Amino acid sequence: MLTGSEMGVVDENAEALGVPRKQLMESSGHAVARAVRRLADPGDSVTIVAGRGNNGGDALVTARFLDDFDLRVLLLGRPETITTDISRENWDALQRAEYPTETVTDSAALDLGDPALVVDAMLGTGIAGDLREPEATAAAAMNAGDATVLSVDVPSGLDAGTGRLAENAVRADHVVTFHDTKPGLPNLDAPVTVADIGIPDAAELFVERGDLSRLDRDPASHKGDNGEVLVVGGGPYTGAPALSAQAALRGGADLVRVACPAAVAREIQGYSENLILRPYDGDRLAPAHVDRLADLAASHDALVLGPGLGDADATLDAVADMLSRFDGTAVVDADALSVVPEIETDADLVCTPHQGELVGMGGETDEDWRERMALVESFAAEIGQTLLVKGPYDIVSDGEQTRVGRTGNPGMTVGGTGDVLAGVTGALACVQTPLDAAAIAAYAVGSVGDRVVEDRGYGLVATDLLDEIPRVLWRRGAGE
Ligand SMILES: NC(=O)C1=CN([C@@H]2O[C@H](COP(=O)(O)OP(=O)(O)OC[C@H]3O[C@@H](n4cnc5c(N)ncnc54)[C@H](O)[C@@H]3O)[C@@H](O)[C@H]2O)[C@H](O)CC1
Ligand SMILES: [K+]
Repeated sequence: MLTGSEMGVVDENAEALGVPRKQLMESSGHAVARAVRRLADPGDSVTIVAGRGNNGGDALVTARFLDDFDLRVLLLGRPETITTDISRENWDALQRAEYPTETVTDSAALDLGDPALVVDAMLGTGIAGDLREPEATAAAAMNAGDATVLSVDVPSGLDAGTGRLAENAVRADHVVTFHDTKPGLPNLDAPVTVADIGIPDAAELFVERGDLSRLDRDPASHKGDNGEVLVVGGGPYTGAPALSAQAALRGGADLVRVACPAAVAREIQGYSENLILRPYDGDRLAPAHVDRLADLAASHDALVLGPGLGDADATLDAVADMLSRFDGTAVVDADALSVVPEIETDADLVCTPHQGELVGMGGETDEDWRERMALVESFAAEIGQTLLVKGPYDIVSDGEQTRVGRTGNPGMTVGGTGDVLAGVTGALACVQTPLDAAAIAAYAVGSVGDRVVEDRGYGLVATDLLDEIPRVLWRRGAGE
């Protein structure tokens, strides 16, 4: 089952893989024509009612496969108002080939006639709310008439995000939906055919730029709405927590606090005035600090635990205690990873090991990425947490769903890139599922590394990545 917006992700990923939407539209239109042939006979009267979006575009393709039917094609609205290029191209093709097209600009003038079959291609996954005019009148005419109603993708009026069927929606007799079923379709009193439109499985497996469309930033949001991240790190090292925290800010979090030993707080603050420091006594994390840190963590949307903590026994005891008490979302990196298999926790963890650390946790790896994928998936299921296993192919799995990020390059084997990844994952985990957060972060940080290396060559350092993160992650959100 895919919602309309998840379908949008898959669709854009397919495009990134070289299968553009216009090709998918051709497959969709053809699939609808095949359904028409099952429900009606050559020579029968068929009326296509097309909306101005891509749902309508699908049915404009269908027309070209129905030359042996008695065909009418109605466009609801003026051709100039068709919303997408690919739909307009299909409309123009019907004009040049002199298909019997009509435009309906006034719903009062709509005359559906008495065809054997009506193709409802008014609205698909782009709808919001009850049907407006002229779609509402057209739906009422379809519902009142005797014609068999074949809906394209969803009955017009079904919200493919929520599954809600509008009061004035089309009552479909049959539905041809694309690639996968959609919310609400199983509740309809009509048979639903799922048509394969040639989207490769890779569009759902590989993380591609379509996944970035999962990100949005509410224009009405206030400080804090986009996430508050607590980084617990530092002690033996100071650069790692500073990198994670700065990366969390670049990843879109509103507020990032760093809890670290007082002995290194000034040093960490010195790296960036954007960070808020929450020092605790001493020079490394120890069990005595956990009470305070657990309270602090509970008031954040995500915790990043591990960067620069070191592996002193007392520190790892504190990490274990901290994770056992925590019930929010935590990104666990570096030395803290070794503790995860030993603890019980209600928290949702995103563990970010490289392959060596994975083995240290008790997982297995393999040279072949497909084998590795299977191993990571089963280990994630075993520990009941999300894993992001770093490598030339980043494997992300929550034990049920698995994604693969293919961005990144050998320049990124340098120290500190993992801290950046943990920080971005923490920021995204405030507003996304753990799996999506990890997948998008892996893809984005790898892409950032690719941009830097393309620009300047190898020899990148982790701080090079920070400034470039927004360009990959957030450009679209800023309207570009
Ligand atoms: N892989 C895919 O997902 C593919 C999907 N295809 C088809 O494309 C549609 C979705 O197309 P889209 O252009 O995004 O949206 P719609 O055609 O559904 O509608 C947009 C159109 O509707 C107007 N609108 C919104 N709400 C209402 C309302 N309540 N009343 C009236 N009008 C409304 C809005 O303003 C827009 O103008 C998908 O369903 C598939 O059929 C591709 O063809 C192939 C790949
Ligand atoms: K429809």
